[in-house]
This record gives sequence, C-alpha cells and structure tokens, in this order.
Amino acid sequence: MGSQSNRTKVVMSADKPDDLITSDNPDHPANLIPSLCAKFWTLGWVTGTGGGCSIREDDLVYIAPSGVQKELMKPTDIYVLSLAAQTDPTLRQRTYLRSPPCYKPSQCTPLFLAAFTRRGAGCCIHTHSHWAVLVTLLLEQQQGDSSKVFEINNIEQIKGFGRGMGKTGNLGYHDTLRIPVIENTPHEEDLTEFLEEAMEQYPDTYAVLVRRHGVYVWGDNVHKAKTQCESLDYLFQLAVEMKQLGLPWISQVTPVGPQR
Ligand SMILES: CSC[C@@H](O)[C@@H](O)C(=O)COP(=O)(O)O
Ligand SMILES: [Zn+2]
Repeated sequence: MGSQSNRTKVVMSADKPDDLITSDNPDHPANLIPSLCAKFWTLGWVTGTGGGCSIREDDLVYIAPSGVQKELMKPTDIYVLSLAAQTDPTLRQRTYLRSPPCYKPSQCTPLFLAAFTRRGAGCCIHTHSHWAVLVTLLLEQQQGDSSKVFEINNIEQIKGFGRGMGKTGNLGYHDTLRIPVIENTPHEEDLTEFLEEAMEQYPDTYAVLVRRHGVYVWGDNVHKAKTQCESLDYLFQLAVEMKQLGLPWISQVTPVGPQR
C-alpha cells in the first residue's frame, strides 16, 4: 500500500500501550486530535481523508492513522511514538509505543515530526483548504521566485502570528507575513526534505504551503497552532478575493499613531 509501507519500517513496543491513549480529559492529545479533526472537517480542511493533525507532549507524539475519515476518528485509533526512542535520525524508520491494530500511521508523520524536532512545535496541522490551494495556484501564475512565497501586509489578522519560534510577541499590522511554497510530490513523505529546506530558508515561519495540495501550520502548543491555522486560512481566503477584485496583497499604507 503506497510508498510508505515499502520505505518505512514500523516497529511496535510498550507494556500497556492503551494507557497512552486512555483519559477522561478532553485535552488529552488522544481525545483532542479526533475532536479537532471533527471541527476542521466542518471547515473543509480535512475532507475525504486528506489533511490531519498531530500533537507532541514533551517526548510523546500522537498521530492519526492514514486514509481514514479524519472527522470520525476515535482515541483508540491514535498512534503514539517517543521522539527519544527513535534510533533513525532521519525518522524514516519509526518505532511506535502504541499502534491501533488495523491501520498504518499518517503519511504526514515525517512532516509533523519535522515541525516537532526542528521547531520544537507542540502541534502541527495539515489542511487541504481550498483557499490554501487557490493561493498556490495564483502564485503559480507569477514568474521566478515570487511564485515561491506568499506575502501579505497591512491586514489586521497578520497580528495572529508569532514573530518566530523562540521570539517573543506577534507580528504587527504593518509587518509582512511570508509563507514559503514548496512543490507537491507524488508521495507525501517525499515532501519532507523540501519542507525542511523551506524551514531553514524561512527560520521564522510557522507554515509552509504545498502547491496544489494544502498547507502545514505549527505552533508552540495546540492553541497557537490552531489560531495560526485559522488566521492563515482567513488571510488565504481574503487574498483570493482581493485578487478577484484586482487588489494587491502588498500595499503601502502610511502608519498612523505611535509605532510599537
Ligand atoms: C486524499 S489523500 C491525501 C493524502 O495523500 C495526504 O495528502 C494527506 O493529507 C493525508 O494523509 P493520511 O496518510 O491519510 O494522513
Ligand atoms: Zn495532504
């Protein structure tokens, strides 16, 4: 089944694996991933099994299965792995502490792990939002390097983004938000090296667009990943509508009032 089964060896271990996904707390990652995905489905972010979400709590990473209806997942469907227990530094060969019996882990796993290991993120969301895809299609019409980054400024919702991992505060209204775009690949896991390259090239970015596919968005924790993903989707929709009206995404607006 697909490239992942051929190229990624999955090893299972743990004494009482189901303890890792059993909790009455709605904020436990094994409960939160299904409830978040159910919400994301209503937004068109994870329909038709596409898209998903992963959460890291300290060393433990919680991952959805592949190819399932993401809005119908249950806590018992969730995989758990320990980052420290991974012996393969490229994370291609993964060891799971807990695996549901009938599935394979999400093909997005290496991309989620890139956000956790390279950015210290606590949550990463992948959407197939129409707005994200449309923005990449509009950028595709442009020549050269301008097709490889989405840029927008002077829109209030930009303030919904942090300045970068390890930096304090959020972007300001007059700041330019830049989201790199990578090209899609036939197999999801093959996006990983390009996502990592984009992370290096844009050290402050919290998101990477994938042309004709969607977007990966992360944050320090679930709250930040979710609100940044919502802010971005808002901006992508606005950008598409601005383009339809012939309005530019970058504008020169004279600052009014004290600049902080
Ligand atoms: C509609 S198939 C989409 C997949 O190929 C992939 O892009 C995706 O986002 C979800 O992968 P999955 O392995 O089901 O978690
Ligand atoms: Zn996808």
